Amino acid sequence: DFAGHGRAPHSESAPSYINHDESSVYDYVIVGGGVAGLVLAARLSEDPKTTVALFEAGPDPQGNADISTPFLAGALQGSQFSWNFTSTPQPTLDGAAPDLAQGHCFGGGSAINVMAYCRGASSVFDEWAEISGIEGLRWDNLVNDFRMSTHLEIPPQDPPYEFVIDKAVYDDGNVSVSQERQLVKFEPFFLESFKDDPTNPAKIVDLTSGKTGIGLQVGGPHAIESSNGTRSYALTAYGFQVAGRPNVHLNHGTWVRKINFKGKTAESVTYVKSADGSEHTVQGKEIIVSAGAINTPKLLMLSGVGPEEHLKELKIPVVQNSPEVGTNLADHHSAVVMVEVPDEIVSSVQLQTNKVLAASVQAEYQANGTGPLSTPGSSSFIAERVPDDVLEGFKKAGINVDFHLNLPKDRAHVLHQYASAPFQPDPQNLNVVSAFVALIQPEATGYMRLNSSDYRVNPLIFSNYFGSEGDMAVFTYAYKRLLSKMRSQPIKQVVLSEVYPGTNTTSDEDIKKAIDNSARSFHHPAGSVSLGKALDSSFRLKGLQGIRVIDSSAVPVLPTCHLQASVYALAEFAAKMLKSEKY
Ligand SMILES: Cc1cc2nc3c(=O)[nH]c(=O)nc-3n(C[C@H](O)[C@H](O)[C@H](O)COP(=O)(O)OP(=O)(O)OC[C@H]3O[C@@H](n4cnc5c(N)ncnc54)[C@H](O)[C@@H]3O)c2cc1C
Repeated sequence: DFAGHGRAPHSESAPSYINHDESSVYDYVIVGGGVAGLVLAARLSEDPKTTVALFEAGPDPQGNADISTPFLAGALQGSQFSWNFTSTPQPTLDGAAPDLAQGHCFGGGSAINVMAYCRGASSVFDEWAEISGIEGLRWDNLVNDFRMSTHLEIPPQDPPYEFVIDKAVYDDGNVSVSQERQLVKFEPFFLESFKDDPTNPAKIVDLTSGKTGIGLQVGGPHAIESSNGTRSYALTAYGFQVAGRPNVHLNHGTWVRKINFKGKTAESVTYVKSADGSEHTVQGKEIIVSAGAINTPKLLMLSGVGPEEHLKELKIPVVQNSPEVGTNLADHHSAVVMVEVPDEIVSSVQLQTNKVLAASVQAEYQANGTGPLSTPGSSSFIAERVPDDVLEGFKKAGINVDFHLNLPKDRAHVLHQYASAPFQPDPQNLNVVSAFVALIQPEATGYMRLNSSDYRVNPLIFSNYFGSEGDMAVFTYAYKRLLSKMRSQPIKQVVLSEVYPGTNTTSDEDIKKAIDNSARSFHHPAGSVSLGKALDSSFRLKGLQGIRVIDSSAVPVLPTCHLQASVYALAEFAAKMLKSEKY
């Protein structure tokens, strides 16, 4: 198995992790060492008088080559580094129940994600401000937090492809964001077919600049160190920063099972050590929950904060009836077209089956930090707005697409991307690329609930794939468009056969089946403890003291592309807010 043999080309410098001191009352206790948790731990501990203890349920992935080598990202879902959740059977997918992996180690999602770095339409952040009542979340201000969290790396020789990037929206912040040295060989064909489209031609733009959320983003950027081709993620970018600070304690293998309240005030958390199953309680003047969009509402409900009826059913004593905890769960949902490609396009299958190629690719990576292993296997994508006349056509046919028609004009509806890996079962083990399209401004949201009062049991995730008639119409249109692209020039030049769904899939009925059977999460769940709903304008849970939620759960509306950039910025913003407060 190739995935097991990768090795990082350069060693990473390690912080010293110190176990927390049980007798202390920390200024901040942070639950979750993912994107938001590590940003907060690093920023809040900049003041040596502020004490911080962070508890991460998963392991420390430091030095693990599967994490640091960008091309191996796909193998991380289902591993010890992920929470392997599944949606409940989806009525809109004829009962299919897609997986929903989430990061489970220091770095959280940023340790297992595919590293795409995108910010998308600026109007989304203006809407965040309107919903939350926090003026500072407007793009014009939040861009400072995007800047603060990133620095941009362009390879020494300008890359041999056309791209646009606005250096002014980057600074010397923590995460290394870089352009690829070269494109994957499939990519020019994929891009051309959208660029030269007669009905809806796409322009090459910078989807990180805030100027638009629509267009072709070419060659990255990715959260990758361009000097050595390794993943740049919350652990390396923020976690390592706290090394040597005596006022901050980062703990791993510590699964928080409950937040403890006195009346309406959160006082401490109880965690279970994975090493020996022992339980410990640690006190904080302020508890910050940063456990991600599924685990944050889960932990709140386990602790008695959630919809009262639901908590009573499970005999969990109610601390606060918070009906909005667990609701408004949004995600980007997608479906797949998988094609067989010629040998010169390096896919994950090829690296597993062709030992000679695998050895040479590995040698290049170890020597220089370059080559296929230094990339996530695809580096460009297309964010498209469905043309108004198509939407008007739906409307005339009696389908309600008002939400989609009325979205601000800088927002895309769908995003086309691909991965150099099989996203559908392939018994023949062919050299395949999986193209997919995701609905990126869904109208419908879902919700999550507990399945048990036992903290070890996975929650019920009612994702609500393509859950309004408008969402389904827009998504089906986009999937058909992707299918037709994959079946015509210029992509056809690099397609040997269509493995999924197969060229005999042409009728509406068969296309719907193809969507049902390949529907998957883009892994951007958000909004389940949303600002403006469950949270007030200080990130506090309404009706409670001493507890805030700062992570993807707080995101009120999904951005028009990948989520991590927005969570880094949101956490930077929140850290500034907390640091300026006296409590
Ligand atoms: C497979 C995958 C691919 C993705 N691809 C991309 C991409 O290419 N580009 C992009 O921009 N975004 C991508 N994302 C999304 C992005 O990584 C997430 O949006 C982001 O990590 C969310 O940050 P967060 O801080 O909210 O939560 P997370 O980063 O998920 O962190 C939450 C942390 O809390 C820990 N935790 C949970 N419960 C407990 C508990 N009870 N006690 C202690 N610790 C707990 C978890 O183990 C985890 O480490 C992807 C995500 C996944 C999972």
